[in-house]
Amino acid sequence: MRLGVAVDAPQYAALGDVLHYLSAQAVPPGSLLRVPLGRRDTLGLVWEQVSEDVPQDPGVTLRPVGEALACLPPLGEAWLRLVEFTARYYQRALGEVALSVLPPELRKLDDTALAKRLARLRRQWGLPAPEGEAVPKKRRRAAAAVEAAPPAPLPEPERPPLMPDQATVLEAIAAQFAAETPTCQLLHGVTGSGKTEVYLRAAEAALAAGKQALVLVPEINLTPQLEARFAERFPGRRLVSLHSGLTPAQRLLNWLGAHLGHADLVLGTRLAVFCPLPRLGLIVVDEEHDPSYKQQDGARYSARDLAVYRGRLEKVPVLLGSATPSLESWQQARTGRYQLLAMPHRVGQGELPKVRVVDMAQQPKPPQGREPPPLCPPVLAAVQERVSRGEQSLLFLNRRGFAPVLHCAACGWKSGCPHCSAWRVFHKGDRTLRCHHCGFTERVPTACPDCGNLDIEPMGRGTERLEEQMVALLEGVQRPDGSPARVARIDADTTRLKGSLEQQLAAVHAGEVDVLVGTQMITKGHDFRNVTLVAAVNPDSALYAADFRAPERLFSSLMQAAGRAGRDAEAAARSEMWIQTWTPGHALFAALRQHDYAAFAASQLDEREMAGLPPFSHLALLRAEARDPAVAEAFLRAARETARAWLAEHGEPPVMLYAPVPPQIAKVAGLERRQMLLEAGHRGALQRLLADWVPGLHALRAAHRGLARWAIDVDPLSI
Ligand SMILES: Nc1ncnc2c1ncn2[C@@H]1O[C@H](COP(=O)(O)OP(=O)(O)OP(=O)(O)O)[C@@H](O)[C@H]1O
Ligand SMILES: [Zn+2]
Repeated sequence: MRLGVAVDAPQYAALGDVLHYLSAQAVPPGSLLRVPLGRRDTLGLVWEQVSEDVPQDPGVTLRPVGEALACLPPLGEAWLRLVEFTARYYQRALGEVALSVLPPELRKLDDTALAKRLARLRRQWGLPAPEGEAVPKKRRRAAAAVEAAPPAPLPEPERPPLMPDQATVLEAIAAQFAAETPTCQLLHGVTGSGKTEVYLRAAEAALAAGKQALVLVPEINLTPQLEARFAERFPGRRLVSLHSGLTPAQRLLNWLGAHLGHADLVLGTRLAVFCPLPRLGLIVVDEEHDPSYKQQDGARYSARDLAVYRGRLEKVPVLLGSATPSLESWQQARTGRYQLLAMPHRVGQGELPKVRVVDMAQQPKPPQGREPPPLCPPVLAAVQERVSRGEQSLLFLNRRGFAPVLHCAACGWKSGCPHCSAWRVFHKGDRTLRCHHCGFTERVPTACPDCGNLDIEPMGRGTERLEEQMVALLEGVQRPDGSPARVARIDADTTRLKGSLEQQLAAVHAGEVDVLVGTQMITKGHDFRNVTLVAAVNPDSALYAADFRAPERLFSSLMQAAGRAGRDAEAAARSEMWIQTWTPGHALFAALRQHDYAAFAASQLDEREMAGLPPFSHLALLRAEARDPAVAEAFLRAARETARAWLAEHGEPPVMLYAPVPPQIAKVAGLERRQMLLEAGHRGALQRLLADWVPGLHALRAAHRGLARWAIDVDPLSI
């Protein structure tokens, strides 16, 4: 019989989504097997058994399939539908999506090797071997013991009594568990309102009903605390994590545990949305607004959106949670498509920090030719006060390195990247100039490369410099026990080594740091108990970014940052969030002062509606890259023509096809980038165009020699 098999080979995409092979016996869809592909042998996923009625192309000789991974139960129908939807919606080949979301290790294993991994999993978890499998003698007794023992009662976890907000919200969640077709719920809980406890209880309910729970988080190592809390809460249950930081072998084991139904709870990053779960009963998406839910290459899927889709497909409750929901989700709640659950109070009735906006224009000017200090006098005084009281401060600056650019005052030279349209950042620690876009790194020159001037100067400030300046500014300031203030920094540079982020966060939790300098990383989700001051050192830079989501992002990151302060109810009343800005009158800061997410969201949504931007329209971005910008542009223009022709022929509701333009950073790693935006009032209209148009672009590409890459991004996060 013939099998339709999905393989990961984009170059065969033009042949259709699945390739046909011969098989001596029926193999159910969702099974994995090896198949020959050209001169290679590759992993394939059985998609369908080809019906006898489909005529076979007489010119083609079908090849037989290779060995099946027979010890692995087939991936279920729901999983196949999710993958199919992802491929169609994000315009990628079926096989590419299917194979890219499976653990990479599977590609390397034959059936015997996989059986060994399964045996290892059973041993680790004390599971009996399946019927008919030979068990080594010394282990046979242990396995028998596992089988014979009556299921031990699960130890009772310790859990705090619920706050009133939590209790109300959990009742609404329980109603979804009982519903035939559950409605997606958006949990809008202010920072420190105890959303994690809600997730824990919801997961508990799913597990008690014999189901599996899937909990998605933006970046797992950012919140090691969370994993520990889940593990603690479910003693005796099997919890696995799934993220790219695992070794390939561990990732496979965890995935197998979930797929075989042994794991009760899966905690993972965006890729975990594709984890097969035969007993799925709940999906939680924590910090649902977080941009890292969007994959930035290959199939550029949004794991948050796919979680919602998966919930509908499998009829399980989906809970999206955030203190600052994405405007897309907020709008869904406003129109009643999602149910809004609110937790407007902090646990223990703690207050949110007082937001103080400092007008930088009113601050003393530095002497001629000198750079202003990183913190203006009132903010510095507030930090010093915290140190002397033994409380912690967070200084948030979203720019790493020492200085964003080096500059020669004599000739005007600046540290540009030769391969990108961007400056190279000065990193003082290892004395390098580094491009944050292409990675090009050189030792910092001792003199200006253009004129030989020895006085090249850093311009502006990154976290590395802020840390150095804070050490100097806090000299002589004493902690309550008379010891000096301790300054630390957390950003991508200090946390490159495995485990180092966990270690540095632990030091903050343990009170070994008085002033923590850092990027976005320090503002996300951490439950710091002793922080009473957060300062945004230079938030204005984000305000003027070209992207239409810039205000939403900035508001969200400032509100999340503020949320790290005063989490201990006792200290909440003297907690502050300071903002240094040149535009204190901006509406965004006014809403932030009131902690009024809803007001900010309403004003942003009004603006978006007037401008016809998401969520009131639907976007796709076609990107092209080439050494010669004219080639990238010509490709996009030709693509635009074919889209125009398609629209004219099909009489669809209009899809706006914008002219190709360079993105904000036009050149990266020697390639010029151009992009073309498509915008439609209806998702369906855009999808119908994409479905017919994108496949033709593969052929169009051939006519544009010198084109390095092209890609389509559906629902792009930044444009
Ligand atoms: N019912 C409860 N009783 C006592 N303490 C609680 C309760 N629920 C939560 N907490 C505690 O309140 C603190 C804040 O909770 P949590 O970290 O879940 O907040 P959050 O809503 O996720 O905030 P953020 O959005 O800032 O991450 C935690 O220390 C948590 O242990
Ligand atoms: Zn570069």
